[in-house]
Amino acid sequence: MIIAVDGPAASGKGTIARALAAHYGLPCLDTGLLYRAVGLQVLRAGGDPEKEADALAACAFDDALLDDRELKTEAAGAAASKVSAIPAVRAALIDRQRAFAARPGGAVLDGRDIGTVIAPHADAKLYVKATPTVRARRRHDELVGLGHEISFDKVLADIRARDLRDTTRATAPLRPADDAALLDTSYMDIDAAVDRAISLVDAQIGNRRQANP
Ligand SMILES: Nc1ncnc2c1ncn2[C@@H]1O[C@H](COP(=O)(O)OP(=O)(O)OP(=O)(O)O)[C@@H](O)[C@H]1O
Ligand SMILES: Nc1ccn([C@@H]2O[C@H](COP(=O)(O)O)[C@@H](O)[C@H]2O)c(=O)n1
Repeated sequence: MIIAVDGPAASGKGTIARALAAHYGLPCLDTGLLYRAVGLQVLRAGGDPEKEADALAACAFDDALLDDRELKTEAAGAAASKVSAIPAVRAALIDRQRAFAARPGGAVLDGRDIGTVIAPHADAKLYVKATPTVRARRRHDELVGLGHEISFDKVLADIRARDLRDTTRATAPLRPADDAALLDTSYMDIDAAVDRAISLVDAQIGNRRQANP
């Protein structure tokens, strides 16, 4: 079973994807980490995340980078959003994501284009959203908890800038797949959001089984 979870920054899709993976006993891939790794590597090399040559040079990275704490910073997120708008970067990362989705037994993947590009054949698709203010509050709390010094206004501005870039880029823009179930977590705590996500996935799988007995 393949479960695709998409949505904008800090909507809670990663939290939901991990909970779904635990519930259904599946491996989970946070695809945003791959773009963050490329973005962070460009920054560390002193490059420009909007320059194709700099971004492409950073696409081959050591997997140890995926555990780097700096990946969680807003700077890495903003750089990820810039490199991810470059079609050649997306192409360089696609095989790894599709191979993960094709694991025997299935997988859960979260990102921006899982239901539309990486696994359009997924058995269940969720599009997780929340208002920009709610998302900025969650991300700000998270960053402060990790010891980062950053204002709420800066986090909100970064989220709005990232939303604009991610939804308007020409290649694989962020949007719900036509057959995705929408889950607005703005007024849900984590437990309520996870319960709702499991119900939505169960319903999609049930519908599929009825259609293809
Ligand atoms: N429903 C919720 N209520 C309150 N806090 C939440 C909720 N869902 C997630 N969070 C918290 O919000 C923060 C962002 O959540 P999460 O990392 O799951 O979002 P994301 O969409 O995967 O973000 P990213 O864009 O970085 O991939 C985390 O600190 C998480 O614990
Ligand atoms: N499938 C994906 C996943 C991520 N991106 C881009 O990476 C940025 C960081 O992702 P997070 O999920 O960690 O916030 C994000 O803003 C996207 O620009 C992507 O394009 N496709």
